[in-house]
Amino acid sequence: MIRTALLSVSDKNGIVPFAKALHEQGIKLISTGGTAKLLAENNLPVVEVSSLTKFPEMLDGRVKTLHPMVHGGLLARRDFPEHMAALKEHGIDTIDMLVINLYPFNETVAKESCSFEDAVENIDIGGPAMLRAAAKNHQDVTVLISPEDYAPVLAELKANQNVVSYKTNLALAKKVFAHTAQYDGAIANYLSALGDDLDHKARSSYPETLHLAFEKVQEMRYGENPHQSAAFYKDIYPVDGALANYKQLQGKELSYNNIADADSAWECVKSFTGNAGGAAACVIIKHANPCGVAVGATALEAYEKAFKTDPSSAFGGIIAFNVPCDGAAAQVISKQFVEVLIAPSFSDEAKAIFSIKQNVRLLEIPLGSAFNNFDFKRVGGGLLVQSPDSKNVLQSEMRVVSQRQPTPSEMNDMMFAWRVAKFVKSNAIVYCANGMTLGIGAGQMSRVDSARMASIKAENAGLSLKGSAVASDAFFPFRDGLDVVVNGGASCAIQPGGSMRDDEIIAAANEHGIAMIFTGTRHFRH
Ligand SMILES: NC(=O)c1ncn([C@@H]2O[C@H](COP(=O)(O)O)[C@@H](O)[C@H]2O)c1NC=O
Repeated sequence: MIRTALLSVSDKNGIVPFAKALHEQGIKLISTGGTAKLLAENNLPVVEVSSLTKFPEMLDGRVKTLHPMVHGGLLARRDFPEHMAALKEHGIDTIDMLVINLYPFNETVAKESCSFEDAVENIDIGGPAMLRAAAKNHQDVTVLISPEDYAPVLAELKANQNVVSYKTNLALAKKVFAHTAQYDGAIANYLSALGDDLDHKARSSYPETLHLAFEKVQEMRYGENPHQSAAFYKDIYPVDGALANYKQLQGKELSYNNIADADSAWECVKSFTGNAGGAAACVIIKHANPCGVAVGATALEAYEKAFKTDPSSAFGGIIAFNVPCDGAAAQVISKQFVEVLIAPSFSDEAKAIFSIKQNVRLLEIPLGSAFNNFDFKRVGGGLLVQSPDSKNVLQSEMRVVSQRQPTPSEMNDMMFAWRVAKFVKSNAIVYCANGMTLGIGAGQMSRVDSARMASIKAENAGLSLKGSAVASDAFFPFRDGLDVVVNGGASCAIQPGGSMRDDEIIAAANEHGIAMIFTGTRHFRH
């Protein structure tokens, strides 16, 4: 039964109404300096921790609650007579509830202006100590670190004469240990990223020890293959506009491959938002590669163009829009076998159309432009960490290297092709025209083979490559790749440049009379 609660919060949002409700339940309130002051100002009777410990809060708040009067009250087992006798002997009262949020270490070090001293002062000591004590003794103590738990715990108190169930206490304790682990992980990451000069701004992006914190969204029936187990975890701090913010409106549970492909589709389609050649963009993904990408005046037009690139591969694909999916698009897509359909929103008409196709997984994701801090790739016994490929080369950064200048429409097609190539597994060759992909060659070990594959795909789909633009995710090492794409029908090519044989490749472009652009940026994708 909760008789006494200790409240000590750095972020004081919502604490007054919660403390008031506890008081109305007849629960005695104990609190640290700043929190106690706020509660007293709001006419709540509150006992200051300093009057409990008979010690002033000292050393600029470094020592407030680190005292047996507090930790004895939190840690004593109520069902151990020796523990209760020890409390009695030393005049210690039990503390049955702890409400805490810690000094904002993460928020502090995220600031550009943070000094080493600021960071160190924001390492909470007393808070985690109390949290760990209360969580360890969860059978007798209720511990809250998150305002979202205030209302349900209050409801339980009211319904059960101030008793909180063991189930709730255990769930709250698990949250605490995850939180303190993450808090300490962030401190370790920060300190081990600093150099000897302790310069906040010059710290490495890669700490000596890397502590990651993710929370589980779901376990899946299986992983990439049925004999593998799998789960999906999301960042503790949401990434604006990222896949993990999805809301599933209908359909079966997402599988491991669904989520991986949905991420490729969403990241690719998002890259066409803004000034990227059309009001709407549509991406169709199959096995992590785009099998159709297009822009159009409407979602339907973009979809129909994207679908034309490779209708047979689009079967059972993952489709993403960067605009709301309306009834017109939904009507046509519903005739195709689609695993997952993603859009920033779905109109009521679109939802109604898919309601009779419950197998289709509909994901709503708010658009946003943030990138993950890091990309990770697990290798045997280790982890590769890199910054994400968030670069979009501007037209002004590109260089025409051929004698012939591209026409404005060739320029548009090349910009479009370049955006798509970034999302195609290497070696990537992408033919495009008029805001749609015509042939995509992906994942071949030889660039020439990718070029051949792209032509074959276009031919299979009945699409002409004559006068098309072609993008290559990395430079052509020899002229043979360029010869293949020009013979395939391309009238212009966009590629990073940077080969030791660039002169030879430029001469080949001039010989063919095509326009060629160097971006100076490579987009390998493995
Ligand atoms: N030193 C201590 O004994 C101590 N005990 C609690 N705190 C923290 O002090 C903060 C609340 O302080 P105040 O109520 O004075 O505003 C909380 O974030 C709490 O986690 C402490 N501060 C830092 O370690």
